[in-house]
Amino acid sequence: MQIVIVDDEPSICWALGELLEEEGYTATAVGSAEEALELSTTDDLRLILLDVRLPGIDGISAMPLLRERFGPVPIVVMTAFGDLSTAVRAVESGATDYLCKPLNADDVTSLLGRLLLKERSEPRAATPRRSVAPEGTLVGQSPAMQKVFKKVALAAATDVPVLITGESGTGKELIARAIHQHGSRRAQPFVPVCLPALNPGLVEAELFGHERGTFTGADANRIGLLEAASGGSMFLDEIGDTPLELQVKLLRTIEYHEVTPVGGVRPRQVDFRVIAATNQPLERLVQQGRFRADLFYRLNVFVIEAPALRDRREDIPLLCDHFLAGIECGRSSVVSDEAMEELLKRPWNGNVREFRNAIEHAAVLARGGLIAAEHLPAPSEARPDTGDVGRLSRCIVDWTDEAFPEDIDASDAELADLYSRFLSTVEKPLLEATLEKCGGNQTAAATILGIHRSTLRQKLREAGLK
Ligand SMILES: Nc1ncnc2c1ncn2[C@@H]1O[C@H](COP(=O)(O)OP(=O)(O)OP(=O)(O)O)[C@@H](O)[C@H]1O
Repeated sequence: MQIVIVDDEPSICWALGELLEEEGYTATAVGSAEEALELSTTDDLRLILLDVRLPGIDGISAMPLLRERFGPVPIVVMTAFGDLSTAVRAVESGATDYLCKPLNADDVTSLLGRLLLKERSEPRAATPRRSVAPEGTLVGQSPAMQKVFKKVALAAATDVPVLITGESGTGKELIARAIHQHGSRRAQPFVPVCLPALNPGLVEAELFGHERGTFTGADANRIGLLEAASGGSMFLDEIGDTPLELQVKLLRTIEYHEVTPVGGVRPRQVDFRVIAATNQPLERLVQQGRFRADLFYRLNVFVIEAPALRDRREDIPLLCDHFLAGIECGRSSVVSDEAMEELLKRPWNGNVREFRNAIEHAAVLARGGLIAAEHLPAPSEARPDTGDVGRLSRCIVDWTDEAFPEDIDASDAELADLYSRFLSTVEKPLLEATLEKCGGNQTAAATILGIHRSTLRQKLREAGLK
């Protein structure tokens, strides 16, 4: 099986060649697109690895020529930039995938495995590069953000519904805007709407529009937000909190591409792309009957997960430059090592939104000078619903759901033991795990648990534990 490498850096050709030979492929390296086009065609050609920056024709422009020459063989673009616009250009020009330089052996083998149906291996690592992008740009060079860029590029090339998940402040709206801006609807409106934030009495009129005279103050026909988005993209933020009756109507609109204004009888055609976002797991809301399964399946077509800032700390210096460049007094600011150390270790439970506020706050206090750790505001107390505590809380909610009889009669005294049932359920694994951690030493376990040794013994007896 042959793979052609097109790169003008001999060291990359050599390293890739070695790797590919080790994986059992035959590698042919050339230094330019022109040379690649001159290679004789072979039935055994399985893949072309193509650098973007080349002497002569650049990689992206060479892609249609290579396609013409070699047919539908997968082309993987290698880029030293790893930014969204290169990713989008590569996908638009028909690249099957792309790899970021500096190349990582695991990334290459994993990609080969995926494209050529061989075994997979885990991906990893890209080198951070500090630069300042325009306001509203999705900033990040971490592996987690590279995944997001790639998915944005793929989503932008289609018109399917996209569901963006992630904690509050992780940039879900920015991701939605990026999909719209890089898609074919970019010249049409991007209409963001946060349904739970709308006045409940007026939400339907806001969304679907209304006919004149339908209610007090409706003195003219008015189109709703869904119609305003026609031709463009509708961004439905916090979709998980949408009231059930509105979910039915939204689904109808999405499925049949039509809206009927409040007080109207005749549906009108609309054509918008749906991008929804949620910071709650919709599957759980479906299980709890708080979200319609049919709407969930309609939206859950292409999912993009926005990573929490704590999971991509390597982007912090870049984000810092980005937000400082966005405010006048930040342009001359310099972040001290000690402040950067603090920025790198905070939990950022409010994610990029909290980070941005902290940087802007500090720049104002430092008045364009050196930003010290004491210029940073106190970290937010709010904890996201993730990690151990979040997982535990979710388990408790699920346990309660199951333990709660559907047709409960609050006056039924026999059922009034939920609290003690819960305690006896959680107590046993807690005692067992603590004892195990203490190597079976009951005195040590009682100390860690903060209870008396004799209480522990009694509880162990009751729980049937020796
Ligand atoms: N990757 C990023 N690069 C640059 N700015 C970002 C990034 N992610 C988030 N931001 C900024 O952080 C703030 C919050 O972003 P955004 O509103 O998109 O988050 P969200 O996930 O939609 O939040 P919520 O769930 O609360 O609606 C905005 O000011 C946005 O510009």
